[in-house]
Formats: sequence, structure tokens, C-alpha cells
Amino acid sequence: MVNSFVWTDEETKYLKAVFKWKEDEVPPLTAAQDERREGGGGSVGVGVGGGGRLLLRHRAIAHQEVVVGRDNESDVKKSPTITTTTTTEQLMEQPQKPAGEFRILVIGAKGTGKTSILTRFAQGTFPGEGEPPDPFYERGCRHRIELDASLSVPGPIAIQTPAQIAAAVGASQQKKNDIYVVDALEMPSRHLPSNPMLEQALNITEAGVLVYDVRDPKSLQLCLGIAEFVREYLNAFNYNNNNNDDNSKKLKRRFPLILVGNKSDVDDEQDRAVSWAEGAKAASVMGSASSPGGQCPFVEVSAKTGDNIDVIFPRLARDILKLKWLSQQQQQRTELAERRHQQLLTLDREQINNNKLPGGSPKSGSNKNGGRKGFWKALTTPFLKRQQQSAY
Ligand SMILES: Nc1nc2c(ncn2[C@@H]2O[C@H](COP(=O)(O)OP(=O)(O)OP(=O)(O)O)[C@@H](O)[C@H]2O)c(=O)[nH]1
Repeated sequence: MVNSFVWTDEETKYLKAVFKWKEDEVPPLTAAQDERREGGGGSVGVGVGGGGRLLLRHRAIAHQEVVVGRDNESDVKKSPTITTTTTTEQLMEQPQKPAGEFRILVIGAKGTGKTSILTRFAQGTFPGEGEPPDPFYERGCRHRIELDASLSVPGPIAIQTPAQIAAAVGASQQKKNDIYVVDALEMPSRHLPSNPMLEQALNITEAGVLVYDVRDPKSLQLCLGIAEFVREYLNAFNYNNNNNDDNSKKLKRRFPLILVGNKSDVDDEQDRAVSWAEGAKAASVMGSASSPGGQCPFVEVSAKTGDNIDVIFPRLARDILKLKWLSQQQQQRTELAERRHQQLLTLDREQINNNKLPGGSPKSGSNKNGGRKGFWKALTTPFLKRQQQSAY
């Protein structure tokens, strides 16, 4: 069976952004890498193979293999139509439809282990210390996660201690979870000094993973700089400030971040240069940047051993859901207030038409029971104030 579909504008933009970042050809895959990927079963990724051929594999999402031929750049600029092939057997084992998708930017200094984290997250493997990373995951990956969406609503986001992490994992294991897709995009470290690249990356994603290497304090400093940039670019400062001052008016969008200290497996005595406490402190400095609840979560992980890798993306996914939930609530409140206002205006108009003025006899002109004066007062008093008055 052959299906074809056209990418949406947003997806095309995303794909173009990935292409734009491509400067060098990724070396062809080794047989071992290819085999690992086929067996991975839970991963979807984007990679550019030799000869300018783009390969997209959607194994876990729809059990489909998607292959896009790209012989020259102009093919990409045209509407990218993708042909997919699905076998009957694959259709039989269609997995549960995802409840949603999260676009997450993975960012950090060179060699901090971004690709290794993604490989561990999507495939559950580590290529080996000092070995080149699997090029399949160099620009990102797509992978399914299970999430109990209700966990994203209550409570502020706090710094993750090992005990808190264990409690969260335990709680989520007892509940029936929904399936979501994490679409992670790795920002090549060579583009970090380029503000336009970073802005473009922020525009097409919803949250960010800031990765540093626990052996390298400079990589942590860089994360602090990026968080500052995110805050300024998205004008997210004063998130908790309800004053109508200039800064809160400038607020455009919130962008949850998580600070990740990678390589926690290294020898504490010999290799570690950034302690857990220093990482946590840096996260608290970033805190007010843009995460809901005003705190930036922090976790130490190891792509090598797999420690805490599964914490990163569900954590951000919950933050994104929480922001969506908050914005929905806000929208519903505004709509309700608007509807009530309209109802009241209609009521007032009907009363005028029927020559009955609120709070008094028709055209009495008397002030005692309201009368004309009462009517105009009612009409000019803001709706919410009137509601409060009538509540007493
Ligand atoms: N000990 C240890 N080494 C790691 C870990 N994660 C990655 N590495 C090593 O760190 C090096 C860099 O890993 P990459 O995954 O390529 O890092 P990256 O951030 O994607 O690098 P760039 O794409 O060049 O910016 C490799 O030699 C990895 O083997 C880890 O958790 N522990």
C-alpha cells in the first residue's frame, strides 16, 4: 500500500531549518549503526546521508518508512511530497495514536554529549566513549514517550533532587499514561555564536534542554548565557509580575528550559569540575527566565549509563502542557467575561426599549431608587465591579 502526504507549512519550516544547519555531509552509516537503528523500534529521526539524500524513518510513530529523495537543493524548496510505504503487517500493529507532539531544542557547548543523550533517549544505546556519535541522531530525533498529562497541571516546577525524581517516576508508573511524540532538534554547537540561528531555533520549538558537561565549567557558563539570551529574546522576564508595566506588556511567549549536567558517571575526584550543588545553583539563577512556576528544573544525567535520561523530555513535556493549560484557562476566562458583558448590554438595551430603567420606576427621574441616574450609573460602572457589588 502506498500513501503520500504533504507537509504542513510549519513542518516544512522545521525541515528547512534543519537543512539550513547542514553544512557538511554526514558520513555514510556503518552496517552496525544501520542494524542498531532498524532494531531500535522506538525511534524516529532525521538524517542526511551521503550524496545529499535525506532519509526520514518513522518507525515508532506510524510504523512507516518514509524516504525522501533529494538530488538538489531546489527539490527541498518545492512542496516536499513524501511517499510512504506501509505493509499490512505493519498496519495490524498500528500503535496508539499520539495525544500530542512536543518540539524541543537541545542546545549546549561542543562535546557536552547532546547527540549521545538523544541516542540514549531514542535508541537506548551509547556508541562508546570517544567514538563518533551516530550521525542518525546528530540533528535530532523523534521518539514516543508516555505521559500522565494530569501531572502537568498542579504544582510548581521544582529543582529535581534524586528523591523527587524517584517519586515522580514511581507515581507515573502507577497511572495509565497517554502517548506523546517528542520531536527533538539538536542545535549544532558551531551555530551557537549566531544569534539569528538561535532565534530561528527558538521560533520553531517550544522548550529547550540546556546541556553542560560536569567536567567543564565553561560549558555551564555557556548555558547561563543561552538562558539569558532566551529570556531577552522572548521578553519573558517579569513572568510573575502582574503589573501593567512596559516589561510585562512585552511578554511574547514562554519557553520552558531544563538544565542538564551530562557525564555524571565520571570520577568525582579526578574528572568532575562542576558539583551537583553548582548545577542546581545555576538552574535557580536561570529560574525566572521563562519556565512556568518560575523555576528551571535541573538534573544530572549520563548518556553513557543511561542515568536519568528518561527524566529530561517528560519533564519539559509536562511544562509545555502546563503552559498550554494555563493559556486555555486564560482564554476561557476572557471569553466568559466577554459573553457576560454582551448579555448585560443586551439586557440593558431591552430595559431601555421597554422603558423600564434598572433600579427604579420608568422615567422616574428620582434618585432614591436609582431612576435615570441609577441607570446611567449602572451602565457606566465596569461590568466586573457591578458583579462584585451585586454579590454583597
Ligand atoms: N563519560 C561520558 N562520556 C560521554 C557521555 N556522553 C557523551 N560522552 C562523550 O562525549 C563526547 C561528545 O559526545 P557527543 O554526543 O558527540 O557530544 P555533542 O554535544 O553532540 O558534540 P557536538 O555535536 O560536537 O557539539 C563523545 O566522545 C562521547 O563518547 C557521558 O554521559 N559520559
